[in-house]
Amino acid sequence: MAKVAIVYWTGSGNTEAMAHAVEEGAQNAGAEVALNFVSDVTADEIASFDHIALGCPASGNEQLEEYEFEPFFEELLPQLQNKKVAIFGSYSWNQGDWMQIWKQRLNDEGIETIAEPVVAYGYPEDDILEECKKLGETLANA
Ligand SMILES: Cc1cc2nc3c(=O)[nH]c(=O)nc-3n(C[C@H](O)[C@H](O)[C@H](O)COP(=O)(O)O)c2cc1C
Repeated sequence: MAKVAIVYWTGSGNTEAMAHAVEEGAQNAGAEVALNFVSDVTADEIASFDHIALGCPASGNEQLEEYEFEPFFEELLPQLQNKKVAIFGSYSWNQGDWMQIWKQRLNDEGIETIAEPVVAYGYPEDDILEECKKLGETLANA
C-alpha cells in the first residue's frame, strides 16, 4: 500500500480544500495518507515518504508563501530526488505564473512532477476538486 504525504499551506482555505480532495483521491486508490499543515511537520519527516503532494497558493509576487512554506520547501527540495511528487494550489490576482515558477524549480533539480500541477482560481470549483482527486489517485498509483 502506498504511503502518501500531503503538505499544504493556506491563508483562506482554498488550497486546504484542494488538499482534502487530493487526500480523498489517494485514499480511494487505497493509499495510507498523512495530511498536514506545513508548520506541523518537518522537511525531514516528509522526506521519509516516497509519494508527496505539496500545496501552496500564490503569495508575495508570484512566490510561495514565504514564512512557513518556502523555508519548508527549500529544505525538502534536495531530498525530493527519486520521489513521486505532485503540486497544487490556488491563486487569484494574476495568471497563475507562480505555479510554473514552482514547477520549474523542481525541474531544475531534475524532478519531474507525476502529473501537471492542479491550479484553482480562488476557491476550487467542482471540476477542479475532481482534478485534485485524480491527482491524489495518480500519486498513490505512481
Ligand atoms: C499576501 C498575498 C499575496 C498574494 N500574491 C498573489 C500573487 O502573486 N499572484 C496571484 O495570482 N495571487 C496572489 N494572491 C492571491 C491568493 O493566491 C489567492 O487568494 C488564493 O486563492 C489564496 O489561497 P488560500 O485560500 O489557500 O490561501 C495573494 C494573496 C495574498 C494575501
